[in-house]
Amino acid sequence: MSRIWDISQPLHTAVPVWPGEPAFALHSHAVIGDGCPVNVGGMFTPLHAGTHGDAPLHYANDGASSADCELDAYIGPCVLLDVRHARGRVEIADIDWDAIEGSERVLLRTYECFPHDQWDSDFTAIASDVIARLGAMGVRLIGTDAASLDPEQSKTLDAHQAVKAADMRILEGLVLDDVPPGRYELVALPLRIVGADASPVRAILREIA
Ligand SMILES: N[C@@H](CC(=O)c1ccccc1NC=O)C(=O)O
Ligand SMILES: [Zn+2]
Ligand SMILES: [Zn+2]
Repeated sequence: MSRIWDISQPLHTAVPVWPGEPAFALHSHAVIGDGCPVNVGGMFTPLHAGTHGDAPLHYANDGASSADCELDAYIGPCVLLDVRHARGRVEIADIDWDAIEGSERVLLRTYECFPHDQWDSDFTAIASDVIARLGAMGVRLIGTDAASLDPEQSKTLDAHQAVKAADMRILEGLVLDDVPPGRYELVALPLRIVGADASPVRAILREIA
């Protein structure tokens, strides 16, 4: 059996969310007992909480929602690169471009240790020319352990706009601490949420035999 790495954040009431977003919440609608045979819950989650995929609708009013995204970008061979040496923003010079050759999905590890317990406003963004070069190489999906491709305070969202121009897909909030750089099979399917600009995903990497 080939090894599986779960690269998803646990979702719970204290999961760090984008400043101003409401917290994740889990509700109990029924509990076993007094003639009730089941426990039944419900949840509220910001669509960008935890490990998630942005839909094109997030950065373009005419973009596809999570329910309408083609799924093939989110499942298939990928390459994981360690770019912890990047400072502030992943630049062209920070990437081993030869290691990407031929891969349609690229995941970048920017954290030494993923910040599970507190929001990190200073996460490492990705320069838009890096996205543009990836798109020109045929990369269809960019994933990062950071909360966003662009800096928290960005109003122009240059990296997201470069993703739009290349019709790429995005995964954010991946947890990559335990995974060695290399090539894997990625599975990280967005939920079929009609009208959603993002969706939680259960992201995994599987060793390629
Ligand atoms: N993960 C999201 C973060 C994001 O853009 C965001 C999420 C909630 C509220 C505001 C956001 N962006 C800018 O104001 C993203 O980068 O796509
Ligand atoms: Zn997002
Ligand atoms: Zn994003």
